[in-house]
Amino acid sequence: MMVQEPGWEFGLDTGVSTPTLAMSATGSLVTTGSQDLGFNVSSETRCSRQDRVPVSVLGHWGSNRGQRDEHPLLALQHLYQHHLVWSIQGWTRPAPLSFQRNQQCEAQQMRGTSIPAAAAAPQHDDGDDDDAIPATFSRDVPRWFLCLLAHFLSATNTTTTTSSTTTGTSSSTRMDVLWTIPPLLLLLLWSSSTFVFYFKKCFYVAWMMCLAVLAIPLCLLKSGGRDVENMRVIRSLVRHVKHLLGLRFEVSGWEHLQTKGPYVIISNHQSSLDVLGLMEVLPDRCTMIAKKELIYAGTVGITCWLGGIVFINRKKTSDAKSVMAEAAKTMLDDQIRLWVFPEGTRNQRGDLLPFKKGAFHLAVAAQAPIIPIVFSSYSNFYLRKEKQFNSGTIRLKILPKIDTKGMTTEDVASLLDKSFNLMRSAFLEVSDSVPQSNGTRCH
Ligand SMILES: CCCCCCCCCCCCCC(=O)SCCNC(=O)CCNC(=O)[C@H](O)C(C)(C)COP(=O)(O)OP(=O)(O)OC[C@H]1O[C@@H](n2cnc3c(N)ncnc32)[C@H](O)[C@@H]1OP(=O)(O)O
Ligand SMILES: CCCCCCCC/C=C\CCCCCCCC(=O)OC[C@@H](O)COP(=O)(O)O
Repeated sequence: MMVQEPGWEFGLDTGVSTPTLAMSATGSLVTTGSQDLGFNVSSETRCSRQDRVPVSVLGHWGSNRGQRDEHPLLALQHLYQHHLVWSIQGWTRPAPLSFQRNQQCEAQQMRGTSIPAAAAAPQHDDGDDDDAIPATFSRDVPRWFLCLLAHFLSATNTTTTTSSTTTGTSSSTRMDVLWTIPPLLLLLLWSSSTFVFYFKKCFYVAWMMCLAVLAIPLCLLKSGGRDVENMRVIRSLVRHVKHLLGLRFEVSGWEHLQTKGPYVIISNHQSSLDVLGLMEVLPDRCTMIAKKELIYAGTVGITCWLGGIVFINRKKTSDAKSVMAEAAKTMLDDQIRLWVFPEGTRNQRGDLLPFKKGAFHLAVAAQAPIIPIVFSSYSNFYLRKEKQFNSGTIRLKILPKIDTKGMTTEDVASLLDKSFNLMRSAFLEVSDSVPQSNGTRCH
């Protein structure tokens, strides 16, 4: 058999121990494959051996239907959809699935010739063909998953075949592609940590936006407008999100939040995921200081406004100072607590950034205590550069309050230093002891 185009190859090591089954599988694939789908399938010579040899179904996705650049996963899906369902049931052990680019074929193509399929056979699991596998794909896909995928695709194939008799081939092709999305999504989620990273991040933002859509009318019903009491609504809406992202919180020092009256909470700020930890421990009548840009974050921005969040312009110190002076007054008048991120920006460099002074001026102006809360490092489950977002545990340590009674602006610098030192050592301590990621595959 001749391979007509270079491209991606896929090899399925079925591990079938009966050569008869293997040969008939191959025969059926060759016939139907060549006719319907424009890929060529051949068996390796090895499959004629008797004893539990890998039966390789070597598909080559050609350009017969102009799909030369199609991703191998799509080619694989077609292979399953039309031919491989029954033979998967003959598998006797988990089937390693490997993709590789056929460089030999490509070279031949450059010279304008085609080459025999035997020459295009994948090198079977020699253990060192990592370069050939797309970086984001795991090497092994378990049998149960492939079976599920195959059954799903065979079912959708029936559906689309029926629909094509009434609506024509183009809509059936469209349906084919549509039905391909869910299993491909599952396969990518299962096999690619980079995909999981982006998927979880997008899901987080999208989900929060949706929750905010729900929060807006609920807040309006509860308080009729902007009110710190709306934070109760927001808190209860956001609490479950950690489960969806595979995160756990371990909180210590609850007793320190039992302080009566207004206080200022300060905490380190690693990512927008901090909102989840914040909502985990948020006391009643507590809202936050946030950058003013957040108000433009669509439904989330509106929800923040309704929750009484105080927006500051970080680029204009004088503006920020007067807003915070006003906030100190409101804290006392309305018995409100304020949560400030004294680093002033997100930071995931494994240590705390030097603190800004606003939170300490605020506490001194209101003569309210400061309660530091430390989030353990996210680096055991969330790595922005490496595109890793696994499941994991976050420790939240609530530290004893720091009194500010009798302090003046003169004391701000020492108050800042004291708070920073306490929080830094707590951060290093909780980050050290935090359990490692719950595993790269537990998404
Ligand atoms: C369902 C939907 C759910 C939605 C969930 C919503 C959850 C949302 C969660 C949202 C989370 C959002 C999270 C976020 O958005 S985090 C980003 C926004 N937050 C912050 O930036 C807070 C921390 N920053 C500060 O506190 C800064 O100090 C500010 C911004 C105020 C000034 O910045 P600057 O860069 O200028 O810093 P500086 O500290 O060097 O100060 C300079 C000078 O000013 C003096 N000074 C400072 N402050 C005061 C004051 N108050 N009274 C009197 N004086 C004051 C100070 O002594 C110094 O003078 P000197 O001493 O050198 O002479
Ligand atoms: C019109 C659509 C606009 C879409 C914008 C998407 C907004 C994000 C939506 C949902 C995310 C969940 C809640 C987010 C609240 C987190 C706020 C946050 O973490 O802001 C970063 C700020 O602390 C520091 O900012 P920088 O690190 O200085 O930068």
